[in-house]
Amino acid sequence: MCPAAPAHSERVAILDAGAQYGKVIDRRLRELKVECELLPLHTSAEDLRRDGYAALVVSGGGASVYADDAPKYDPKIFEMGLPILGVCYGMQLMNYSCGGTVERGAKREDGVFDVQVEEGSTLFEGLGSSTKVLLTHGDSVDKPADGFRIVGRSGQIVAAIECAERRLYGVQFHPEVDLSVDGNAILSNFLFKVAKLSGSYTMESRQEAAIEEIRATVGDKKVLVLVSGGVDSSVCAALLHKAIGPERLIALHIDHGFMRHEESSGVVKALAALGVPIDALDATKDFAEAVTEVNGKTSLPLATECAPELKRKIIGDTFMRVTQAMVEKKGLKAEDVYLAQGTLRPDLIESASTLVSSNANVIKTHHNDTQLGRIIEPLKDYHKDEVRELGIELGLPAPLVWRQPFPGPGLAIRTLCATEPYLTEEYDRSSAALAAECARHPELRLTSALLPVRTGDGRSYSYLAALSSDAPPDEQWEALFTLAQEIPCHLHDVNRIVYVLGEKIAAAPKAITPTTLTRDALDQLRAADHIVTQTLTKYNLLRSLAQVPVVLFPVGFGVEGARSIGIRAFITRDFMTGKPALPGRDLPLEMLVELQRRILAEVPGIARIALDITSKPPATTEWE
Ligand SMILES: Nc1ncnc2c1ncn2[C@@H]1O[C@H](COP(=O)(O)OP(=O)(O)OP(=O)(O)O)[C@@H](O)[C@H]1O
Repeated sequence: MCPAAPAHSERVAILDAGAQYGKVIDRRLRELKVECELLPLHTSAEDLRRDGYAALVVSGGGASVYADDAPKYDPKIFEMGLPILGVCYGMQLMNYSCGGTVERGAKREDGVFDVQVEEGSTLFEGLGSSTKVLLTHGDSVDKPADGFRIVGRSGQIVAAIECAERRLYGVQFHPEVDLSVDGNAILSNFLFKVAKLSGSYTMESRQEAAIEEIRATVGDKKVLVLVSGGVDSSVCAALLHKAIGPERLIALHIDHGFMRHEESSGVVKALAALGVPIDALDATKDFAEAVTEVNGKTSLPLATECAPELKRKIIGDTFMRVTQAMVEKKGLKAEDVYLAQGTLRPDLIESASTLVSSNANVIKTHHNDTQLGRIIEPLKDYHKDEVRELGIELGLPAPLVWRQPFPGPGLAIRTLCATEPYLTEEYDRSSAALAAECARHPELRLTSALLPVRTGDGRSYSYLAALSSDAPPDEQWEALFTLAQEIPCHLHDVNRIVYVLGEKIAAAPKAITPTTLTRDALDQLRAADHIVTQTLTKYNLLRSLAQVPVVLFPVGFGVEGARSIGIRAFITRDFMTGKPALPGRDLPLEMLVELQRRILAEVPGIARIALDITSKPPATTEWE
């Protein structure tokens, strides 16, 4: 599965016992400039030896070593002579496999605890006699295996063991998480003092390795890279250019009409400045007129279609068709071309985790050939922030490198399309229930309105609820956020809540302004989005806020023909879950005032600005 490594390899294998923490260990090791791979726990000692790993980390996992369904592993891994760090379940497995015992559910510990550690253990060198760590476990080591000694305790519980002679170490806690304050020091001790690695996996060395790999894979063939205007594909193009030069690189950008302000021209300019020739195709009209077919039924043309899934499908289909036509026009045959994809490490890790649960389908999709040619993934070894670092090293401009993630279908899925208001039989009942929820917090002085539009995805596609009040909630945002958490739990047909800035909503709007992907609607959204980007840049918030989708929704709040803008300032590290940025803490209050003032003054036809105050879950990051 892994490419054979040279004999002097400094790679560490992280054997994933099924916990989310495996990914975090991967991240930490790379930060410590150590190359690592996340592999399923059942990887055999023979494979690990063949691939030349220098050390192993066995991760945490939810099972008990005695359970019938405990994840499979090869006991020989503990006899290979490699230095091993077992973390949580990994430590229990190491102890059990080497002949010790594990006590089931002795005493659960979940949270941050002080553990007493032995300073004489190489693992804890340089630390004091106690350290704060995250413990989250039920089982724990009872009798250490022969040759092991206890080097850490949390009360009566064994928190760390070692067999220094065999370079086997185990910790019950999680050194990889931020909550373990000396976690990095402990990992460093293992990597550099026990395993004697050098920590030479630097950005520079990785760039060289990536370039070598591209050259070796591609040979004298050509490479096609589709450049979206986002970070990953731009960095991918710049790296490929450095690896194979401009003659054999075909970089293609498609303007589908849903790009942000000057995004297409910006990416073309930035790459041209590096000498990367990029073909930009204006396919706005192709996209607007395109249709798709589902179950034998033809959709409306994209510019008039409202259903989110149909919009996405039309864009996906048209994207393939336009690209294919472009490739054919250039006389390129699939067998002569590699297609470069900006797949990042977390994408591959997701697949590897699926492998652990014996579902190998996903990883395969990464290696399938496509109609457009065989795939190479030059960034597969990088995390998002590392891609940004690489981009800067390659000479891409900071504003491009720091662009926020933007979905492929772009503004098309940030324009809530509807030609009719969404009003179900439950509308009145749900409106009353929403008002009752707000009335439970009289101190917030809220007025509520169930808006006649839907947001969300296939799992939950339902009403958008709006709250407003007479006075800005300056001190009350936190209470408002708590209420926004509660509302979807009690009202199952509401999945997103916004707070409408400015005066309170006079009456619940039951009408909408018909909106589809037409020029005027897209121009409104593009202009508002640009103001948001400028304002975030001014307040230096582009980096702390992971993603700030700006959305156009077809409600004029009583203003004939007007629409409104939703802003979802979203904080997340993992992009799986997240919470809205809190005004007054994460967003300066004066910035909100400025945003509102500018959008209303500069974008014609916008009635209100609404701040999305819902967490994920229940609300998705994007509105559709
Ligand atoms: N308008 C476009 N023109 C050309 N290629 C595109 C366009 N939109 C998307 N792509 C291609 O499809 C890939 C996946 O799109 P997606 O929006 O999911 O990007 P991503 O993985 O976030 O990467 P990026 O940061 O480069 O946008 C992009 O990396 C790019 O190769």
